Amino acid sequence: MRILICDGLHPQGLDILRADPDVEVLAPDQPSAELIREILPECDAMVVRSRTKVTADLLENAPRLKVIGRAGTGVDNIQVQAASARGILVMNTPGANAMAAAEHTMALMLALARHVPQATQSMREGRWDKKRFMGTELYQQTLGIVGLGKIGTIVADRALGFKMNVLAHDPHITPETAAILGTEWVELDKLWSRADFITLHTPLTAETRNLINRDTLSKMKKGVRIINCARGGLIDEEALYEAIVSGHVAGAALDVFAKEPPEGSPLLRLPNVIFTPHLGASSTQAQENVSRAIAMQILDYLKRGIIRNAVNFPSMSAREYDRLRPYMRLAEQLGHLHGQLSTPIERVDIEYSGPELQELPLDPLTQSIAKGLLDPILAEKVNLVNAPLLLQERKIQLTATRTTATQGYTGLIRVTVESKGQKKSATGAVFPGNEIRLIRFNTYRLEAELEGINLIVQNKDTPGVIGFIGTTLGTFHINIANMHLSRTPEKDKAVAIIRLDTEAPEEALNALRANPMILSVEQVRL
Ligand SMILES: NC(=O)C1=CN([C@@H]2O[C@H](COP(=O)(O)OP(=O)(O)OC[C@H]3O[C@@H](n4cnc5c(N)ncnc54)[C@H](O)[C@@H]3O)[C@@H](O)[C@H]2O)C=CC1
Ligand SMILES: O=C(O)C(=O)COP(=O)(O)O
Repeated sequence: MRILICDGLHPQGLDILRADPDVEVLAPDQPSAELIREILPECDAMVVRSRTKVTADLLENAPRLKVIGRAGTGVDNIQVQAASARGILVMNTPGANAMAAAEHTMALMLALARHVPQATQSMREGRWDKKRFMGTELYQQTLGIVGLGKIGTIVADRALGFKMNVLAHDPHITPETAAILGTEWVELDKLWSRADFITLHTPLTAETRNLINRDTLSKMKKGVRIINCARGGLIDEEALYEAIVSGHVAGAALDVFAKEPPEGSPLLRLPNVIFTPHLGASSTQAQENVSRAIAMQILDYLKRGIIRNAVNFPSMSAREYDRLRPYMRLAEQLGHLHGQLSTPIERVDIEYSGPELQELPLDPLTQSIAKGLLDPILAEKVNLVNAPLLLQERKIQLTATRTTATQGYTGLIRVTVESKGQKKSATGAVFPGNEIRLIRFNTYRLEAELEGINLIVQNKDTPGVIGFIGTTLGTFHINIANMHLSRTPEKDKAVAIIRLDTEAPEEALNALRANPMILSVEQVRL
């Protein structure tokens, strides 16, 4: 496995990757976009920070790429949807650099309040300018935090330590939770109008882009100070420039910029704006944390299939993964069975039941079913990441529900597929020893293994049919490995699921179909 390290990764993470005998690490120093484009087609994984832009165009020529690891938090430099469409997992390391970013925010807030960088510069120039650098205290000032996630929460705690009044706005956090953290949850307009300092801690999304703009700036208090340690795109930089020049905003501290580096930005000329070059995560501890975390996550995924901190797939712990694994195999095989029995698929209804499936996350199972369904149909690479998108593209409706019914099993998955107005259903269970079995096919009860080459033969329940099947297959030199029989409660129809040692040719299937007692013959490869 070849892993390309695009942006600087701390040696601790590199050592973890290099210690693995199955891994070759390519770590060119600050590789250009051209070099990345050249090497990527041969790589199974890539690791980035904020410098490298992972575009749809770049991913087009990355046939081996399975995972993009972001050694950090923000994934706005990665076109996640394009990665998902190609079945590439995108993972980050949430929280691993939150302390660094929060402390940097506090450093910038204090430096901004007391003009530390400007005073340093003036002393370097030989001056002793006490009057010019009169500052403001944080004590009893009001701080408005936009985004009360991992970083926002630490900033709130530190600001409370400075005895600031802390307002917070985060649509995904309740006022009660905000209050537990010692903050007052307010609507954005209130935050703009009441805060003396404003700090941003949201991801950059379509919703948060240009959160601070001419309109919102006009709602802020005169003399407000703004800190941005999240993403440059959260602020309309031109509007901020104007608001600072007009004196409405007293100052700003910026770690991040719409374009990095912000060459030619007029903000760089303003004396009351202070800067750092995207240093929020640049502490030794944070870089150790993110590099170790991403190295281990990538190895876990490439070597063991364990998915953690993926932004385009539900995450699961190693323990959950162990428990889910047989159900994921069962789910995929049920999908695989249906994918070969019904075409075109219009609708898929999934029912999860049994005590074990009450506790485990179900999305990985639903995604496994989707993968199983599409694998036999599509030429392109289908995996757990892109299967749901491919289902959507093909306009296949899917529902998944959880019920408490058990029918004596610890976990059951029932998949019903509708095609051309006809419904087929298959129910599977995990048996002790993690054996997976098909226990119900339409109305037939059975206990068939879900693997290998199988014939599914439906017939009228009359004597001699099974003998005929055996003899016919014998004439084609096809050996039967095992057979599961069942019939309807009315005893008029029966099904045989016959595991074969070798695939039956079309002539053999037609020879079986020629018998009027045989209603249908289908061959599936599981
Ligand atoms: N300057 C730097 O070096 C660093 C910058 N960052 C940036 O900081 C951001 C936040 O990081 P974390 O706190 O670790 O992430 P997080 O995911 O824990 O927190 C983000 C919070 O923003 C909230 N949010 C989302 N949309 C919102 C909206 N429209 N209005 C208000 N709140 C909204 C979410 O509910 C969540 O609570 C990252 O997305 C990244 O862009 C992160 C680390 C270092
Ligand atoms: O983790 C994040 O979101 C960051 O912005 C850190 O960026 P960096 O890895 O230092 O380029």
